[in-house]
Amino acid sequence: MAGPSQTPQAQERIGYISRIQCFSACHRLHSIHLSDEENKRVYGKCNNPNGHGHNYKVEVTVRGKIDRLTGMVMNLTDLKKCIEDVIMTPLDHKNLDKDVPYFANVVSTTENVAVYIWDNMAKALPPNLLYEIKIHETDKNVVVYRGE
Ligand SMILES: Nc1nc2c(c(=O)[nH]1)N=C([C@H](O)[C@H](O)COP(=O)(O)OP(=O)(O)OP(=O)(O)O)CN2
Ligand SMILES: [Zn+2]
Repeated sequence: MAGPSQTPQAQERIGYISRIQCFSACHRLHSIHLSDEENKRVYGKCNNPNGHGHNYKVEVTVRGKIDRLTGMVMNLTDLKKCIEDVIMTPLDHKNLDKDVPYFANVVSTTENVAVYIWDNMAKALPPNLLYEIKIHETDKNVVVYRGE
């Protein structure tokens, strides 16, 4: 615990830093575990075989010690590179269900998109740094995943 005589630098501080990235993709909500009728009932218009698109906004947040020497939790330039590799290259301007093998058997709900991004971001970042993936699927629909 830092006492009054200690400088702020002597105390370990935890910071949260985020980077926002938008990507565009199309998809269809359809579960291979449900019949066509059940799919229609559960997903409604989002089960339309023609699919539909979203401009997703993803907020990637990392949590960690603010390094005393660098003043950073991590370099945001490195986070930008991870986001490029994990989000933009595989997902931007893609048909999630057809172009991303992960979604061949997994419904492309925003919850599952968040899990996909979490799992791959966790592999790309230093251990125990990833804190939260938040996805704005539309202006009104927002999903948060914290790896639980
Ligand atoms: N739990 C979830 N429910 C739904 C998801 C999802 O990912 N997780 N996704 C959809 C649809 O894909 C789509 O996002 C719904 O879009 P829409 O209804 O058009 O979006 P809004 O509610 O923002 O539109 P308004 O009609 O303007 O209200 C459905 N459910
Ligand atoms: Zn959708």
